[in-house]
Amino acid sequence: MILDLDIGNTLSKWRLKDVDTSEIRSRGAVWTREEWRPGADIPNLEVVESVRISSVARRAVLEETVQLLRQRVGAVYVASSTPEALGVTNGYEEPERLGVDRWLGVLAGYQQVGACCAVDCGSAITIDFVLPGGRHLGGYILPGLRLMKESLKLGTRNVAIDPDSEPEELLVPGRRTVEAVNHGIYMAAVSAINRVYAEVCDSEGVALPLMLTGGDARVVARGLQVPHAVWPDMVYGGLEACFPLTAAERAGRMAGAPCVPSPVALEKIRAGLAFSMLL
Ligand SMILES: Nc1ncnc2c1ncn2[C@@H]1O[C@H](COP(=O)(O)OP(=O)(O)O)[C@@H](O)[C@H]1O
Ligand SMILES: CC(C)(COP(=O)(O)O)[C@@H](O)C(=O)NCCC(=O)O
Ligand SMILES: [K+]
Repeated sequence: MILDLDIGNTLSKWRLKDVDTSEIRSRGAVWTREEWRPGADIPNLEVVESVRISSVARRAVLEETVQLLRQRVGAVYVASSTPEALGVTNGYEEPERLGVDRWLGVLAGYQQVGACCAVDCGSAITIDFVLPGGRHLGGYILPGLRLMKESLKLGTRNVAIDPDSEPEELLVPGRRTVEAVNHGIYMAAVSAINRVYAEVCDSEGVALPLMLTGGDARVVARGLQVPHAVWPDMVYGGLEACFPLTAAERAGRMAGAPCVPSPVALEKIRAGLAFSMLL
């Protein structure tokens, strides 16, 4: 089995992938601040031959995790942001400073559809762009839904935005505090993504496919007007592309990669942008 680990600022996600069949056998998540100990929701390491890791947590968390795994598992691969990989050039002035989850998302997106916009709705919401030819432009970072709520001191899981609420409901004025906050931050996230997407497509002169990942991807995606795909395993896809271990991965196939709808024509994106500026 391959153990894939995606250590984010909020949750450490894992999945077990069968080396022979490329199937995902199990998955789970633990809070990033909690230690990995027997009994927690962690995979059985006895069956693991290799581990691939993406981590944006504190250095100490990664070091402890790697140390623990190296004692038990044959091969441990740790992803890092590099100036160039898989046909993509990193747009950061200091490429190693780009969050590795963003880098892996961009690499997975580029491998799946070529030029694209990759959005990761986790603790933070990140919006990254890669152009035809593989030039990553850099991107945008804003607080995620939960962080925005916490900054208003209403950050409990119990007032989370209902993933089944219709987007229209979320966009109307709230009539109770919790509702006003939920609708406000939802509006902030969705309108930022819509605007940034249109601005960059306009200025670069290209309509880009849009992909979303992260814990809040599904709920945020419901408010977006432009065609898009949700790809929960996008960061894992980057790990598969960087460290291919199965036959399918060596052939360039990433587990759970979605069919990404074609973007609308650039003229339509530009018209929408011009219209929103007029209002
Ligand atoms: N059951 C849940 N537990 C924690 N966060 C959740 C849950 N369901 C959705 N979320 C949302 O998902 C976000 C975490 O998403 P994730 O992509 O795992 O973040 P990160 O990679 O930063 O750890 C939280 O900030 C929260 O808004
Ligand atoms: C921006 C992030 C905090 C997002 O992390 P996440 O929400 O996935 O936990 C992470 O990608 C990170 O620590 N990046 C380093 C700074 C940068 O990308 O510029
Ligand atoms: K993120």
